[in-house]
Amino acid sequence: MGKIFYIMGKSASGKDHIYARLAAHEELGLKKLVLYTTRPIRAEEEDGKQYYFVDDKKLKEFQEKGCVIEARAYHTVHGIWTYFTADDGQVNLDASDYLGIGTLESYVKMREYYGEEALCPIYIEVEDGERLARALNRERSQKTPRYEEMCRRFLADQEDFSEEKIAAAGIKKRFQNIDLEKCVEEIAQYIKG
Ligand SMILES: Nc1ncnc2c1ncn2[C@@H]1O[C@H](COP(=O)(O)OP(=O)(O)OP(=O)(O)O)[C@@H](O)[C@H]1O
Repeated sequence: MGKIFYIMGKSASGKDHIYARLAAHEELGLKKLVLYTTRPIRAEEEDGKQYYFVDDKKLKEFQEKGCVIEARAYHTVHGIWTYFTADDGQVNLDASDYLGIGTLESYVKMREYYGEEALCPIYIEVEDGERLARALNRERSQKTPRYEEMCRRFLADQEDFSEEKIAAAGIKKRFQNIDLEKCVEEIAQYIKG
């Protein structure tokens, strides 16, 4: 039976970068589990890579078909952005292992949907000051920096990833993203083990 390795962590902890490297790791042979979002695509992003970028109409279609596993709506300064996981036929645990990214909340819903034995959490951590500096650098490089949204997410993360919630989700192991390559290698060894 295959597993879904599920990457989580606060904003700018490096999830996207770690995801990309693990997905490209041929030895691990992980298939990408791509989530959906209604937020606008960022300059460096590609549809179907980090997310499927869809509109509210498409989200409604999925909801009406009953195939939304979990959905999170964020009231951002730019309107409501929804991130969701859809059972759109991507996952066949008899055939493959998968790699996904999400929040603690979505991890818990995925675990309920696919079963505890199918989910393996990969929790990424970066010291808050360093993480904020990385978030600011990333935002500065955007054509239209969204500093207000960056601050909102930083504050919201403190609540969404509280120690109580991390413990309640059953997450025990944490990977420190100080050096990206070392962090990826440590996770790859963990997945192989
Ligand atoms: N080990 C590292 N050292 C220095 N910079 C890093 C490291 N890992 C990632 N970064 C940088 O930190 C920023 C955030 O990384 P990334 O976008 O992968 O985070 P994320 O967790 O996916 O963020 P979000 O959830 O906000 O989309 C990027 O600009 C990336 O280049």
